[in-house]
Amino acid sequence: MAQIGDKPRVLLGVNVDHVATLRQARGTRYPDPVLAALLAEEAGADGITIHPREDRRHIQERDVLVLKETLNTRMNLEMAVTENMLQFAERVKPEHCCLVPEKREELTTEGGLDVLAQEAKITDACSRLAEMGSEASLFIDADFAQIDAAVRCGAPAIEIHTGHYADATSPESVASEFEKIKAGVEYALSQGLIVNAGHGLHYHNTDAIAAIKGINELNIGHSIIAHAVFVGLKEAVKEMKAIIERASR
Ligand SMILES: CC(=O)[C@@H](O)[C@H](O)COP(=O)(O)O
Ligand SMILES: NCC(=O)COP(=O)(O)O
Repeated sequence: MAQIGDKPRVLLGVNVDHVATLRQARGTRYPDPVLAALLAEEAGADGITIHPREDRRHIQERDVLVLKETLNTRMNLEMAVTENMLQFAERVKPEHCCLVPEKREELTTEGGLDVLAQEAKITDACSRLAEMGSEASLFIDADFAQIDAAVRCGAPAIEIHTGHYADATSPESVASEFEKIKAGVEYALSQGLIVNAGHGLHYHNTDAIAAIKGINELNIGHSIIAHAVFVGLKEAVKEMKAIIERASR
């Protein structure tokens, strides 16, 4: 968390996966997620998130390697907990690695990692990431048992999956998903974790999440890239930053 005077500021990590989605749709060289990342940084992004999925539907290895050489901020590499991805991370040594669940057939990440069900494997992954100097984060639902498991695995950070909150349609379900996230953030902070959040956040639902005390960083991609089609990427990033700054003041 950065400071404004003595106030913590919620950071914005911009996910550029969906610039690559557009490129892969035609197999062209453009639009380049590397250029997107640099423009996002110029507009104030505090970090860049990328998720080289196992099926390589958007981000490619080349994108990660070039970004490692060109980013001015920090790379948050989202990855499945597989031997291949761990070896790739060991080669790249990103500042942050966020372990996420992956299903080939899913349209997008559907929920958090089941840490409880694979503690030994995730503990081993966290210690390999710590050894190479990368901060490990676990992408989990706001569930106390999963948070406890993240602590046992030795993860210094978690990212709370906000997808169910973003998908909720009735005011009651939005409020109930929001309360779960808020309670999860408070509990994880009390357990000494760094707490990030993200997935499905957009220009109309981010302010409430950014206002939760103690959140370190929000990772936001799809909505920013979508808005950039109309207003340009720098403006889209600036508008999202303004929302976060206003809400977390
Ligand atoms: C884990 C996560 O929330 C992001 O990486 C997101 O999944 C990116 O978009 P896709 O799910 O569409 O790949
Ligand atoms: N981890 C969440 C992320 O990086 C961005 O998710 P989205 O905003 O593209 O849904």
